Amino acid sequence: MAASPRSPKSASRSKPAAPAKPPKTPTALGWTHTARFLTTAAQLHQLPELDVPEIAFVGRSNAGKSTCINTLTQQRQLAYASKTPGRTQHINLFALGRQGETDAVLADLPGYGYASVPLADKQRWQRVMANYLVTRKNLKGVVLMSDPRLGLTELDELLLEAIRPRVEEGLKFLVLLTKSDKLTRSEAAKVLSITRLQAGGGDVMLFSALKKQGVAEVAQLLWDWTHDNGDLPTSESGFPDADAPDEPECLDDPDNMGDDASPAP
Ligand SMILES: Nc1nc2c(ncn2[C@@H]2O[C@H](COP(=O)(O)OP(=O)(O)OP(=O)(O)O)[C@@H](O)[C@H]2O)c(=O)[nH]1
Ligand SMILES: [Mg+2]
Repeated sequence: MAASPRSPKSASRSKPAAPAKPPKTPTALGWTHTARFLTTAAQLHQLPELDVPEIAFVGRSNAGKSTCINTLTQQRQLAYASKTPGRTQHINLFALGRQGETDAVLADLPGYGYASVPLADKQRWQRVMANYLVTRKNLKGVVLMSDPRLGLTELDELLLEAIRPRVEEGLKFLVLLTKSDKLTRSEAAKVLSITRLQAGGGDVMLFSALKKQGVAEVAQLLWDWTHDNGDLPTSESGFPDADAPDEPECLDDPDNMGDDASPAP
């Protein structure tokens, strides 16, 4: 007997398939989104010795270090950001890479220069930080966060001075001008060129957690710093797509972006 006309089942099978979603391009953001808390330390000797490259986020209190880490990792509260300067009081480490295969670590450091901290505590912290920057073996790069409305402060300059010998030996550094949403275009262009002169060789970029400016660029730079072959992360790396709606966006509501507009001198 001749084949019967198509059954309803086969008819439904022949419906045109929904157009396949184009594959998403994995980017360095897919990699930064893998971040998870590793450990916290109040003292340098409590930090575990690690053999993966570490990138330290440093800068004065309230510059936006913790917020930057939360933005890069697309997690609301991985690092503790706050309107109150001086909130980060420990060195907090976050691991990057596929679970079980950490390939880099981000370090969120307490800020310096907050006026109401007692002098002895300030000095203690400056010593701890200088020690960290000079002795941490696996330190591969430093992101110095600076509020461009204040410019590089004396303490920022001292920090750059402290790391200079290591920079000559290959330590990477980036001056990240934060809260760029507070600047007009011409102010931004001006502060960028002034800071490039002051930074003497390191990269300088504008960044805004609020406007998501510079986020992908910073993620890419951190990837390049920590991966010698310079390859882009590929889909085989198994990282989540950068634009996948995984965690809620961090601080995308301007009302949440409480900025201490009058930082301590
Ligand atoms: N407008 C604006 N505000 C920001 C931005 N980034 C951070 N802030 C605000 O600046 C304040 C300080 O941010 P934090 O990330 O806690 O700063 P921190 O450098 O970690 O401060 P310490 O831990 O005290 O050293 C918070 O109120 C943030 O919401 C930004 O890109 N734009
Ligand atoms: Mg902080």
